Amino acid sequence: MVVGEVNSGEGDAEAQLPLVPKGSSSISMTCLCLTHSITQTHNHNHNLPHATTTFSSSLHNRNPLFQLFSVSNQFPLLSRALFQSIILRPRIRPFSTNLTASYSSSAFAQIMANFDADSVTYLTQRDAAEIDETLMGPLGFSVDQLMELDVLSVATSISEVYKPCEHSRVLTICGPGNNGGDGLVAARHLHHFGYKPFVCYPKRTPKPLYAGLVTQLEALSIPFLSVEELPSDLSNDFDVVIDAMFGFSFHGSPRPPFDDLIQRLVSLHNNNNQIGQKRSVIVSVDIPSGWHVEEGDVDGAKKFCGPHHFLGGRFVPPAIAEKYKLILPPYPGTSMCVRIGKPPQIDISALRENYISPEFLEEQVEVDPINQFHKWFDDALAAGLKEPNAMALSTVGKDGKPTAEAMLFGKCLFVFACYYCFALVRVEGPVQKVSDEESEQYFHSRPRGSQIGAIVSKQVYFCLTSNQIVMYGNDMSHEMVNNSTSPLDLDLEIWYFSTISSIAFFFPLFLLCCNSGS
Ligand SMILES: NC(=O)C1=CN([C@@H]2O[C@H](COP(=O)(O)OP(=O)(O)OC[C@H]3O[C@@H](n4cnc5c(N)ncnc54)[C@H](O)[C@@H]3O)[C@@H](O)[C@H]2O)[C@@H](O)CC1
Repeated sequence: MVVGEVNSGEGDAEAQLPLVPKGSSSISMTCLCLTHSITQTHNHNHNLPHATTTFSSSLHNRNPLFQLFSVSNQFPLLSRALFQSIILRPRIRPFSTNLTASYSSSAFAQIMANFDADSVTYLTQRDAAEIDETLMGPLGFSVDQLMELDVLSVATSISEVYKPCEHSRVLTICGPGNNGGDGLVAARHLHHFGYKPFVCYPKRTPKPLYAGLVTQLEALSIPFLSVEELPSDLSNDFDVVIDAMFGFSFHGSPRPPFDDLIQRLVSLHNNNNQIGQKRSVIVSVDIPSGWHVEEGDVDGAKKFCGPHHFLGGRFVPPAIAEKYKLILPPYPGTSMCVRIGKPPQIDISALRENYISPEFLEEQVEVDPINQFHKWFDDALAAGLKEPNAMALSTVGKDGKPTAEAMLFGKCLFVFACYYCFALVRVEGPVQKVSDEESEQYFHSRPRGSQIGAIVSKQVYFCLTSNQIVMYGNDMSHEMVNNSTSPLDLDLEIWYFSTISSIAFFFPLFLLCCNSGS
């Protein structure tokens, strides 16, 4: 975020800026680059014996709502199990027409707001199995294809909620069936996403599909651990435990060794609750293992109420949707999955990030701070952070009054903003205007909406004399309404750091300051 008030240094405007030397057009400003990293809180205050996070479906027929939330990642996870949870029957009005439509974010938000949670119903265990047979029979899908689709959703959802920089150690516990196969595929994807997976696969299935999945993991040197090798308290060694033991074919009571493994997950969940803070999280694929497929946790808890619940299934053919009266939610953008259920309630007063981050040693620091900045900025770009060039620009007027504004910095300015997890860069120094030609070029390179925004925004106020504001404001309103193709114009001013007097890099537990000349 950039905050700032940039002044022209001329006429009336100059009078507001005491830091501008007489006759000069430079002022001083500070830019703060703030991270966009998504902070998730983990509410363990739910009744279930385990399952902090569930992907795809909770089969419980009382699970209250399928509030949709956009998940930016693809979500292949939609196994049939998905259907189970998604088993939305007809009355969910907003979703009753176009199953595959894309929505703008505001339209999507509106749909979510209209979502009628009480109308949600669910597939039965039998329906789920039948859908499976149909998919892999007349509809021509193969099990490994569905598995890959489903589990890419699992992996992308995990990476959405539990970032590898905080939750790198992932234990996947795999059962003997397809749900276990899901776990093997998840481990592979997560390895490629930067996690450090471990796999516990005590009852291996001697089928080529599973043998191939195991070979793929071995080729990646992903460790396989026996049940005996697992620590009794999983939370010490693993940040995430993926429960891929059983899906919709589970019945009866769990037999060894899964009875013991499920018990460890229950203990993990209970420990999390007792301590009252996040330790390691449990992610269940389809349903928490041990649950009755339709009745949920028969030992007490009656519905899944973990903080994160995702649903895949964007590949569902219309024939299936029609036959089972599935009303699939709108998937945002190109996502293969959606968040369902209420997003976690956030206690604002408890919003504190745990600044644990990758190792960052003195010898890794670039000698030239600008190079260090570019390195972090490149990392931020590579990590896919949204608008890493968003910054806070602060300035001080002649009256000594500081102001700050959010801005995006472009290439004609000194480009900063970089976060690698929690990294932050602060730059201080006098600024100068770039040439009119460059300013104009930059202005016309922006999308029309941004141009209009620049024209009518407060930020422009400081770039123009009051006469100009009125003139542009009136003209632009007319233009916007009557001619969306005519070129816009603005006497835009762009500033850059003529000298960097100070640049500071903030990293967890670490502060690097470089002052000019030192
Ligand atoms: N076929 C598909 O379309 C796909 C299914 N997927 C996943 O596969 C799951 C269903 O797969 P499966 O039908 O293989 O079933 P599961 O993976 O749910 O489990 C079946 C296996 O568990 C064993 N089992 C059942 N009850 C047990 C108990 N009480 N104690 C110990 N072992 C028990 C069975 O003997 C069998 O080996 C879904 O829930 C989903 O997660 C995904 O792989 C995507 C593709």
